[in-house]
Amino acid sequence: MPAISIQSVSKTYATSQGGFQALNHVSLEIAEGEFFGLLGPNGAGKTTLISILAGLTKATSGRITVMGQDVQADFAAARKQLGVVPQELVFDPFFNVRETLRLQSGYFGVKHNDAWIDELLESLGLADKAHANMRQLSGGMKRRVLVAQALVHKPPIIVLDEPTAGVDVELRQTLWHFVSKLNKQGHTVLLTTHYLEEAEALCNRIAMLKHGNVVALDETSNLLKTASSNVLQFKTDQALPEALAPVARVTGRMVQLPAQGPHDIERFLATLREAGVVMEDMEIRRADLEDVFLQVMKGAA
Ligand SMILES: Nc1ncnc2c1ncn2[C@@H]1O[C@H](COP(=O)(O)OP(=O)(O)OP(=O)(O)O)[C@@H](O)[C@H]1O
Repeated sequence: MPAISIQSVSKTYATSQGGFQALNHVSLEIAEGEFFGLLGPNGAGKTTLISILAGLTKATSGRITVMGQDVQADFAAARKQLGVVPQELVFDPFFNVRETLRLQSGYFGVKHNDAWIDELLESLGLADKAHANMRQLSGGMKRRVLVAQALVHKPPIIVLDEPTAGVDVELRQTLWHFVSKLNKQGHTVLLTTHYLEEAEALCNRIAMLKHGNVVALDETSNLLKTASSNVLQFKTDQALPEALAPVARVTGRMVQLPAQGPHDIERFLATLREAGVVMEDMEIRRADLEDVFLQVMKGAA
């Protein structure tokens, strides 16, 4: 039985223009124990899919089950299987950290879990904040509580919706260390993120969404193989020769040219030399997930 089964899910939001289709027949299966990444540009439909999974939004058509439970028909049973860390920081400001976690445990009907709450506080660097009032915490600390809150009932599936957006390096490392440990213990993890190096390092499999469609779905290592093998990267103040402009990715002074092999690199260098382009900090690097992502997004309709 898959941990998460998404079967031809579509979602159309009602709008003043008559409707907007955010998801178009999305199908995915995530096996137990996977660390799965859901990637896509802004507005691709990631949060919509997670909201349907968490039972917060209804699909227009299709079906999602978690550990075999239908997220709509068996809402309470399905919800217990999930620990959802949302993007937004929403809290009751009147409680302290420990009370917040006890309250959340009560919501799931979990009692006598103080040892687990202590472990969560410890693992997320919150031990000395246990008695701090929620409103006294910094944004990063609140985010840690949000993670702890999602995990109070030890759910088999952990869903993280952009958990590292705007958080510092220390919290990222604390979070990834803890989530990786839980994954090794058998918890399934579904992650959405815009940090592609994090997805590359953590996820064994990845789906890419664009305009509500799945445009890539494979093991991370296979996706990396499909990309151009290398990238010629340099800085310049000059305009690129016309022949290279369509394939180049330019960010300020930085130019990146995806290459399929040494012949491409030789051709790029010859063209640049001929045009008299002066290059600084030139390097040839291996293609990474960001290169794959940009390639897939460019190619997909
Ligand atoms: N309640 C709503 N009513 C109408 N349109 C909506 C609603 N919620 C989301 N949308 C639209 O659906 C599309 C998908 O949004 P969604 O938030 O799922 O994208 P996302 O992939 O999570 O984006 P991001 O990376 O910016 O978080 C967007 O075009 C968005 O404007």
